Amino acid sequence: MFSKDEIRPDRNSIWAFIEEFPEESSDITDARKAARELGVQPVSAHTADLLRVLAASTHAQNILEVGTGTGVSTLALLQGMEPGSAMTTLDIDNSRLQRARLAIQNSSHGRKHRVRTICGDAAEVLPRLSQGSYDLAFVDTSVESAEYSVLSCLSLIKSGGLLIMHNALNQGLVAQPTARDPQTVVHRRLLQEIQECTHDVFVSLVHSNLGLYLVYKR
Ligand SMILES: C[S@@+](CC[C@H](N)C(=O)[O-])C[C@H]1O[C@@H](n2cnc3c(N)ncnc32)[C@H](O)[C@@H]1O
Repeated sequence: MFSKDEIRPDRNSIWAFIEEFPEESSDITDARKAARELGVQPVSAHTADLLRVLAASTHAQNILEVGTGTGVSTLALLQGMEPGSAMTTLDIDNSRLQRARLAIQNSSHGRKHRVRTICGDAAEVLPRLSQGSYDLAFVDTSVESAEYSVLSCLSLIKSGGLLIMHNALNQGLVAQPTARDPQTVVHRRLLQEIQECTHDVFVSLVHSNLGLYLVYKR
């Protein structure tokens, strides 16, 4: 028997257990297959579970997603939302969006909500959306468009809303002090700048998959 002092947590096995724990629905498994075919990196199973819990526990009525891909994260969010609530999701790539549309149509959860899918560049679409009208925004776009999308979504969510940024650590590079490529520098600065607005936000960096940045707008 180990005493408490002798237990050395093995971070790799903890992490593997957490990632293998979720039991995904068949619609999400199908969307993952489509992601593999089209070369998209969807959220991990653990992140999908977390998104569903966050959508449900915040009782989000109006969700915005930037970076639909083939719909893995979209379906997870829809599963957590109350029937009748609304989701707007956008992606610049029409072939991915088409697969996501199919996945949403074929999912029982998709049919319970009002889902608007928009094909376009975040830089062109986000300025057309209503400021302060979303309860939750999920940003999972390219590293190049992440900063713009995160800052725009901060204005698009209501006070009391939640912003979730995926891949907040830019494939882990933000955590490596020697990594100084332009995108990593931008990500590092963005996390810091938002954290410093303490009168406006509460933040938490969550160790999930590629790093999730949770920003609660006060
Ligand atoms: C990591 S994938 C999203 C995966 C998706 N959230 C999921 O879990 O299945 C990122 C997506 O962002 C889209 N994207 C990249 N740049 C964009 C931009 N400027 N505006 C809108 N979408 C963009 C890509 O086409 C890609 O599908």
